[in-house]
Amino acid sequence: MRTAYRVETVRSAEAELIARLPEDALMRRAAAGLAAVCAELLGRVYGSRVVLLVGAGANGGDALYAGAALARRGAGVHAVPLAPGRTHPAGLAALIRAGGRVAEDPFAVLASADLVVDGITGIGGRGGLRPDAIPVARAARGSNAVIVAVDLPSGVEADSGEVLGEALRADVTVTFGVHKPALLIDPARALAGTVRLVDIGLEPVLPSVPELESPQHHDVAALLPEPSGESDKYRRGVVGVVAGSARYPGAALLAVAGALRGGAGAVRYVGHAAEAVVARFPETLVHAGPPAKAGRVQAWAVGPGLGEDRDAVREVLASGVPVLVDADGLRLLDAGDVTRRTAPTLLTPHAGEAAALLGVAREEVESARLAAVRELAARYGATVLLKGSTTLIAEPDGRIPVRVDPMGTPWLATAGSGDVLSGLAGSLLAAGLSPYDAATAAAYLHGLAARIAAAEGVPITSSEVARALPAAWHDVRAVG
Ligand SMILES: NC(=O)C1=CN([C@@H]2O[C@H](COP(=O)(O)OP(=O)(O)OC[C@H]3O[C@@H](n4cnc5c(N)ncnc54)[C@H](OP(=O)(O)O)[C@@H]3O)[C@@H](O)[C@H]2O)[C@@H](O)CC1
Ligand SMILES: Nc1ncnc2c1ncn2[C@@H]1O[C@H](COP(=O)(O)OP(=O)(O)O)[C@@H](O)[C@H]1O
Ligand SMILES: [K+]
Repeated sequence: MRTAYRVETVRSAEAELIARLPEDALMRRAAAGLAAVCAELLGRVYGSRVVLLVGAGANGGDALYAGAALARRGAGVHAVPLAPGRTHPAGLAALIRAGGRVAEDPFAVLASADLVVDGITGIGGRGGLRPDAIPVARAARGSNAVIVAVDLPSGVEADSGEVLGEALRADVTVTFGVHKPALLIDPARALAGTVRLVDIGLEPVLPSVPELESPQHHDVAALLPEPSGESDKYRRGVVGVVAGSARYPGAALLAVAGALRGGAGAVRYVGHAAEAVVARFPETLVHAGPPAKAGRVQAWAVGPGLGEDRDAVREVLASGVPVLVDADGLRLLDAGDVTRRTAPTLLTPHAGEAAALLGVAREEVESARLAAVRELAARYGATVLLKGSTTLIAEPDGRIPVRVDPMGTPWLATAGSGDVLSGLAGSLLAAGLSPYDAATAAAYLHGLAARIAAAEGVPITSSEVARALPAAWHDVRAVG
């Protein structure tokens, strides 16, 4: 798992290390790593033009020390202090000793820069760029220079990924010790560019439980169910899919398509589209409903394209097996029916559905996704997978790390792809995964399938995402 830690945790780990090391040792490590990445990006350091945007804190100090290292290798380095009088004194002295200078005209040096180091704010920044930093940041972005953010793009909220105002979009972010939540969660993530992690010796002093974790191929491979010699279709799990309506018959087909490729031994479809489902997928068991009369299942997925069938949602939530609720199911559910459950529940809203469940505006969810997913999970006592540009998965117990899906791709923003995801995650639930793991594996496979389907750079449909799921399993298994 890739992990991310909150500022408070990073600071106490840093303090522990600083107590054992000579003064400035940590900052020098950070700056050396930063300078190495800048040199790599410049290709030829000698004769290159580098501008340092320097804030009042240690983030500016990192930029100054890295600038000094580049100046020693022959770069022309100019510092632009944004809080004159509060510039890191030792860093500034090091830069001057190495032949760097303080810019007389920031806009002139920015106009001809090859590389800009953004050291305005790091983990100490709050509330977006301040007014005096904004014209300089805009000039940097408007130049042809490569922009390298120090630790974080300046102007983002490190712990939440929120952007409360303006921030400076980077091409590359060099982060120290460990990822911060803002590097994994939109909207901040989108401003970080490529993230490079520099080891400053922090890992051994960090707590074992991070704020966020983001799975990789081998983590997902370890979660996927595998049939054994004793397996039969019932032991592998039967997933019940309650989806589709006269108005949205396609949702039933897409949810079943996802469910058939999720590892359960059988898919039992319940609803109005039974005929269309068997015609397209003859391996499906079908029933007209209601769900309670449809036969045994090990998990239910209810909601995609369901229309107004509130009774079906209520009936499924009254069952004693794991239940996934998506789409119309989220609109129709009664909160008490969820909080009363003893078997696990997985809710899979997009930002609009999450906003309705929380009683807030959609923008509020989109700008503060981490807070929204945690709040939903706590309030409903359920695992919540919040879909969108960054998909997040939270458990009701707030001490458990929120998982961030790294595989999402904007190609998934196509009608019906959420239906495929519900079927797939429901199937993994039926196969015995916990809602937390089923959601994690489903989001990952779903994103990877979309990437595979869109490999040629052509638009994809949700049916194609479902068809690429076996290739995604194969890919994950092959590496994991
Ligand atoms: N600790 C360590 O050992 C190591 C730390 N390291 C580095 O230190 C960084 C953290 O340094 P930090 O704590 O000094 O905070 P930092 O991010 O520089 O910014 C705070 C300053 O900015 C100001 N400011 C705040 N908001 C602002 C805004 N919106 N717009 C403009 N200004 C704003 C605020 O000023 P004030 O509010 O007082 O006016 C304050 O002075 C960390 O990210 C990493 O790069 C590495 O070297 C590894 C070792
Ligand atoms: N910009 C984006 N980047 C990455 N993934 C996205 C983006 N927009 C949507 N998605 C993904 O696409 C899927 C859409 O699901 P949903 O909103 O339920 O749509 P639908 O109801 O049409 O099926 C989700 O898996 C979501 O995470
Ligand atoms: K920065």
